[in-house]
Amino acid sequence: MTASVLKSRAAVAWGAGKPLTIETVDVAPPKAGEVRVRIVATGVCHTDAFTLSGDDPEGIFPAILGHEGAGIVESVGEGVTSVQVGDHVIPLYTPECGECKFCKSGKTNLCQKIRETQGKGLMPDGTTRFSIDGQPIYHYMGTSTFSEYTVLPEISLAKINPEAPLEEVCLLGCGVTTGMGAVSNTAKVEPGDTVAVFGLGGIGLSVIIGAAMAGAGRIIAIDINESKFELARKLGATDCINPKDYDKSIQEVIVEMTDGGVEYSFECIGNVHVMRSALECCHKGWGESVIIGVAGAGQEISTRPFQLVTGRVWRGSAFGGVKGRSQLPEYVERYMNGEFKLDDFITHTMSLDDINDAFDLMHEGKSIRTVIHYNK
Ligand SMILES: NC(=O)c1ccc[n+]([C@@H]2O[C@H](COP(=O)([O-])OP(=O)(O)OC[C@H]3O[C@@H](n4cnc5c(N)ncnc54)[C@H](O)[C@@H]3O)[C@@H](O)[C@H]2O)c1
Ligand SMILES: N[C@@H](CCC(=O)N[C@@H](CSCO)C(=O)NCC(=O)O)C(=O)O
Ligand SMILES: [Zn+2]
Ligand SMILES: [Zn+2]
Repeated sequence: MTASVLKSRAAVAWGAGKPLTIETVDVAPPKAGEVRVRIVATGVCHTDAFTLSGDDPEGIFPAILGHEGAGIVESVGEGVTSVQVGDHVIPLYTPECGECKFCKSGKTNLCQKIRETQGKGLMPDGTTRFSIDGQPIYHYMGTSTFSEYTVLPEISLAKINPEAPLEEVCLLGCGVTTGMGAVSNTAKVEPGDTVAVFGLGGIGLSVIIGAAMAGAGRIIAIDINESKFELARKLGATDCINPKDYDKSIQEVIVEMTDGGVEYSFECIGNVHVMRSALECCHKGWGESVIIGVAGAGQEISTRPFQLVTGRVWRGSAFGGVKGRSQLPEYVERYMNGEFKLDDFITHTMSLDDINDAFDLMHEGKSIRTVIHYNK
């Protein structure tokens, strides 16, 4: 049966710094190679707030944000073979085409097949599937999970175990996979290593889970909001420190605490000054720092080159280095097998109507993850 235009509830971002408004949007049927998905639940990640703030050089309005969702295939376009109506899926802002130079390299998860149009808020054919009274509304990160119905390229969907609770595994669409994957794929933490984690939101706490699983000997958790420490300790942090408690730099504090520095550090905030601290708290000769946080337009990192000359390494990680279609289903299985929990992260759930509250809670430091339930 041919799909037709659907009416969908969506939170629309009309401009930088403006609250989202709940609208009824028209969602066009999927074209060839595309899939329309009914989103059941979506987390709200700091990156959504970052783009809404206007700091994202790729930010474009009006758009439907959201990239940490899970849902069920509603209809498929011509030629789609890898998913069918009723399949449970997680949208991927990092697709996996399996054919491009990047996919074939074996060195990265950063598939580039549709990156150009995705960054412009468009589907691969250069148009949008969302509109209100004929006015086009842009996509975001190729996912737009703040709409109950959204359209994605087939290569941007991971098919997952239908038994998995979508209201929880949506967090594997970004935050939890990003943190855990950065530890195992990017840093490759080994048993006994000392690790420092800067920023204890959804990403930093997931780094802690990953580091504990990898057998890290010491996990130093750093945040200026001490209310994050309890959960950090529960997940495996051995030391929790607040930079505001010291009259010297946090990197000096950590170097002293660790007899010369950590094996691995992770910046999970998006603050270029903290990125420097995260590099400089690494051990001379071998310490490696992984940047996960996303910094605003025009911001740059700096350090003395001597820090690198003397063996420290600066790297970065997107979506934890995870290839979404081939590897994300395994994360869902590991969750289903009880290897790690997701409910610890879900401090709030709410309906789409209240989504601006989710951003307020994040900015006030009161939430780890808010999950929007479309059936609430
Ligand atoms: N690279 C990726 O693939 C990827 C994926 C997801 C998120 N991100 C980015 O990761 C970052 C974290 O995301 P999140 O959802 O966990 O955010 P969050 O807002 O939930 O958490 C950030 C934490 O950092 C702490 N913090 C802020 N300033 C600090 C400072 N100066 N020193 C110490 N702690 C400080 C906050 O108190 C908070 O606990 C964001 O920049 C986000 O855009 C990147
Ligand atoms: N658009 C921004 C960069 C945003 C960014 O770095 N996004 C991360 C994912 S954050 C998820 O919460 C990412 O995967 N980047 C790789 C990519 O976008 O190709 C900018 O232009 O600075
Ligand atoms: Zn995210
Ligand atoms: Zn590719």
